Order: sequence, then structure tokens, then C-alpha cells
Amino acid sequence: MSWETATVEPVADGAADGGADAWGTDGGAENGGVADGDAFAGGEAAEPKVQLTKEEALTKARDAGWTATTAFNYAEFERTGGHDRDWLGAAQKYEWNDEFGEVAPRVEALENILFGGEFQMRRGEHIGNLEIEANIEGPVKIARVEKFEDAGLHPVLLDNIQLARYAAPTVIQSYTIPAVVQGHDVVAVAQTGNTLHENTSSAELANSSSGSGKTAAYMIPIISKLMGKAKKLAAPRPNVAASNYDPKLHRARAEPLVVIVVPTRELAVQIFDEARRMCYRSMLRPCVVYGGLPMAITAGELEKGCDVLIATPGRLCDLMKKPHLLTMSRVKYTVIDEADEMLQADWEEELNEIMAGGDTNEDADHVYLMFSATFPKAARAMASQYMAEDHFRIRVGRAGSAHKNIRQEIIEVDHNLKREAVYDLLFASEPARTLIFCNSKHAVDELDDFLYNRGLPTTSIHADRNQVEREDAIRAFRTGRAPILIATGVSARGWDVKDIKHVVNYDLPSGMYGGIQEYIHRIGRTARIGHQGLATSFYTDRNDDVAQDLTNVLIECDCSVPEFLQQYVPEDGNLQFDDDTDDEAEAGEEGGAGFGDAAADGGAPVASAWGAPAAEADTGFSADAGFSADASAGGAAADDGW
Ligand SMILES: Nc1ncnc2c1ncn2[C@@H]1O[C@H](COP(=O)(O)OP(=O)(O)OP(=O)(O)O)[C@@H](O)[C@H]1O
Repeated sequence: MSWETATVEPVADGAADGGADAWGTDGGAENGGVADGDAFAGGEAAEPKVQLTKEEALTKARDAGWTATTAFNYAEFERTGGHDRDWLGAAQKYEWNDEFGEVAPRVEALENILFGGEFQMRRGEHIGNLEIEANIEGPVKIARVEKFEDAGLHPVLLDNIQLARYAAPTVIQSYTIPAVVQGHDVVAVAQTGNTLHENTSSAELANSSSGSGKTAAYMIPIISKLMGKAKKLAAPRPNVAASNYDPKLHRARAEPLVVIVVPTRELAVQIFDEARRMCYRSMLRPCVVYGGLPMAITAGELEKGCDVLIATPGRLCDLMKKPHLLTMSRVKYTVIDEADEMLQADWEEELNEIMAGGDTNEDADHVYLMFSATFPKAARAMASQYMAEDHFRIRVGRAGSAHKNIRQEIIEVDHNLKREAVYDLLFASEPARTLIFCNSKHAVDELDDFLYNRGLPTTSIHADRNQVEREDAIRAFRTGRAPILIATGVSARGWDVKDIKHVVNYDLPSGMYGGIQEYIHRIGRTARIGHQGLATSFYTDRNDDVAQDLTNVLIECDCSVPEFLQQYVPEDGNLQFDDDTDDEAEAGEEGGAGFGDAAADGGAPVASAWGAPAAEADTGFSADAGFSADASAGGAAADDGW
């Protein structure tokens, strides 16, 4: 295999004893033998040949190099009620001390957590394979910056960029940073695979799905601009770093200067991590709020002071109704990230409320930034209502004919043998961090049980998991405690996890699960920012509806088209895609918020773009349907930075 294999960290002592107990689990665990053998020998599904006992399966998994299984420790959680520090939303951040002078000191232990490299993605050596193209589509022209040092950034922020080892700005950063530094509102359409239109090639989509660095594109200039003025602009807050600080006595109301809204909890935490990095050694205090984070933890964090607030829309609107905890009156920057996702998931009313600053903010200098994979009508309307006419508009896509960093393989499998096929696949190469996508929560549960009970270190995530389980699953995946994660498409939206070497579409996303756009988004979880990866998809007789688009993607990405898809190879070489564009012409009618004569953008149907019903976005993840085993969880690290 040409793709490199990830190092899967060994499981810590005492954490790896899930094996024996795990066998006695319920929920789909099979008591009989385990199939061994090629379920897809030669690309064709075949009957399993050899039956392994559970014992043998366990040995096989360990011999192959897969780390031992661990399970979420419910008993321990029930007993202790968890600990504040276990919540990703309460992760450690730099705490400013009022006694600091102009230059705040370094805190080595925290620096190691934030920038330690163990969990933070570094630019890969194949970055040159990404041919990225930016189209500036509004009247505002911005000269791009080639180096962070030339962008007029605050020196502390430049230090933080260096600590993060961002050597040079990515394309979207090279335009967005100067635009924000110059005080412009920004609309950035960074295609992540949801746009299919006549002018968009499938290769562009595939290329553009693999991490353009848009989080840092807005975080860096905003934090930089506020750093120098934090003392003047920031609301009073307790001196958390002082020895006499008492959280019961010393409390403040959160009065953020920056509000960043994102569609999912996991994305919120991911962006919070970037904020923790960029705010390091500054007075600016980042906080994150999302559904599922206990209110006591949320309030406790906000009461220490909050300058940069990252939030999911539902939780933010709830908090806006609690003026003793939060006021939007100081907000100077509002960022709507993945705007199209939130609009599709019916958050329009909430977004308008947030954009309006809860009706309390009359700041004429208010800067709005909107990031989106597509620019549908509702987003255009929002832009024209709230943004300055001279806002900067950029569309980022990839030019070039092929994405060389993801090897895509499509394997034909009998639907009933998929489980065996994925089991075999996991033994077909060196153990590596692997993300497996299913189309339904039920399929996720079933597959997790099936593989886990065969000794493979799996974990899983979907919308019915409670927040503790979700956070444990992500932490386990990121740290390598459970290097195989099984997820629905919606729960892995926008994820940026280091070293995902293999993405498996256990279920190909058919039309009702987002189709080819969803496929592109999913495979883009590997081979990020210049790394390489493999994407394997199981094709069954139920996947005819994506066959044509899939074939087109393979051709444009220079991947081989298997025999069973040859019938879809266009004879004239003309690769046509379905176009579910909403009418770009309407943009003009709405007061010029559109992209003029730029390419039309997509507006996928509500459910389909999510790969699951829209309700999964950030609504109550109620059921406690977590993992079945009751082995030792091995104690999640206090703050492993994911
Ligand atoms: N200038 C840079 N140099 C190197 N790495 C960078 C740079 N900027 C960001 N990164 C890293 O690139 C990764 C991808 O960034 P990010 O998650 O913001 O991408 P994205 O555009 O949101 O991707 P997607 O839309 O595909 O989810 C992150 O791990 C981030 O730390």
C-alpha cells in the first residue's frame, strides 16, 4: 500500500482490559464463531470460509497489531458523576492574571497541551498536490499575504502561529486575514463537497474537501485585532489566576467580543481548541457552549469571563434569554461557520436572532463573517441584510484535474456480507486510524457491536448518544485508545482529526443520504492538509443511484474504475453531474448579495445534505444507548486536547 500507516498508540496500563468482559456484552453480540476469510475476495462477495472462536478472534486482532478494546466505564461515571475537567468544553485555557504587564509569561505545561503535536495536525508533505484556486467575486479587491509576518498581526499571535507550526497561510487565509485586518465583512464560500454545478468538476470537489484552513482564516485576524485592545474592550471579570479567587464569590457575566456559531457540538469543540491556541498568552478568554454540556459547567465557565464565544445555535439562543449569564452587547465580530448546514437544518430564525446581536448591539463597527460550502438563497438574504455593501467575497475551490492524495477504492459486496467484508478489510493492511461511515444510527450500533466483539478497538458516535459518550468516543479516537470510529455522516461533519488514514463507506451515501456530495465530504476526513489517505467504499446492488456520479468522481480523480462500474464511464468523456442548484439569478433580485455571474451554488435538500435527518444537528441527544460493554475505560486524560 502506498499510503502511510498511522502509529496507533498503545493502550495505557490498566486501560486495556476490556477484552474479557467485553465478550459478555449484549446488543447484537454474536455468540457463535467469527467468520474469517475474504468476504470480498477479488472484489466479489464470497461466503466466509473459516469460523474463529472469540478467543481466536481476539488473538487475531492483537496479532495484527490492533490495540486492545476498551469500553466506556459507565459504572465509574455513575459513581463519580464525571468531573468538570472531563468535559471537552471545560478544557484548560490560558488564564490571564491582572498583574501581568505587557508581555504575558509562557506556561509550559499548557503549551504542551495546546501545541504539543500529539493531537494537532501538521501540514503534510503532499501539500503541493492540492491545487487551490481562489476567485474574488465582489467589488472589494484584497492583495493576498504570502507570509503571516506580512499581515500586520499582533506579535503574540505570530508566536502562537509559530507554535502551531503554520509555516505559511493557506489560500483562504492569505485573502481572509488581510480582509479582516482591514475591517471588511467577509463571505467565504469554501466548497467542502456540497456544491455540484455545471462548472464544478468532481475533482474540484474532492480536492476541496480536505481542509482549507478556514477556521484559522477567521480566528487569526480577529484575535490579532482584539489582542492589542483587550484591556480596553473586554468586560470586567474575576482575576481567575489570583490566589484568592473563589468561583462562588467572584463571578462575571459573559460579554463576548466575538461570537462564532457552528452547526455541531463536535465542530464547536474543535473550533474552541483553535481559539485556545490562538488566544494563548492573551487576555482574551475563549469559551464554548453547546447542547449536552451541563448548564452548571457552562455557567461556571462563562462566569469566569468570556471574550470569544463558540456556540451551537440552539444553546446560544437559550443563553441569550439569560441576561445574568450572557449579553451580546459588546460583540464586535460575529462569525457564522458552515452557514448552509445550519440553514438547511432549520436554524434560520436563531441565526437571524444571533446576527441581530440579540437586539442589544448597536455597534456600527460590527463585523460579520460568513463561511459556507455553498451560498444558497437564505444565506444570500442574510448577507444582504446584515453585511456591509463593501463586504469581501471569496470563493475557494481547487483547480487541476486530479486529487492525488486520496486513493479511492470501490468494492462490490453482497449486502448481507458487508460486516464480514469490513472485518476482513481491517486486516488487509496495517492498523491505522480508521473512520467508518454508516447511513443509520442502527447500523452504527450493530457494526460497532460486531467488530468490538471480535476484539477490534472500535468506538462509535451518532445523534442518540449522550454527550458524555460522544465526548468519550471522540477522545478515544483522537488519542488512539479506539482507533476505529464508526459514525453517521452527520456526526462527523467538519471533523479535523489528525492521521485518519482510512475512511470506509460501509454504506455508500445514496441519494436520500446526501449522495455524491456526502461521499466527497466523508472521504475528505482523510488526506487532510497535504497528507495521504485511502477511502474504501462498499458498493451493493442498492447503490445504483450514485453509480454515475461515483464513476465520474473516480475518473476525474484519476482513480481506477472497477469493472462493475465500467458501464457508467461516459463514452464521449463528458462528465455530467446532477445540478440541484437554487436559482442564482434570484441573488440579484435580493439586493446584490449573490455572487453576480459566478457559478451557481447548490442547495441540497434538507435531509440529504446531512446524511441523516436534520434534527440530528444539535438537538437533544436524549437516549442513553451507549456502548454495551462494561470494561475499564482506562480513565480519559484530563485535557488531552483531543
Ligand atoms: N497555515 C496553515 N498551515 C498548516 N496547517 C494549517 C494551517 N492552517 C490550518 N491548518 C491546519 O489545517 C487543518 C484543517 O483546518 P480546518 O479544519 O480549519 O479546515 P476546513 O477548511 O474547515 O476543512 P473542511 O471544510 O474540509 O472541514 C487543521 O488541523 C489546522 O490546524
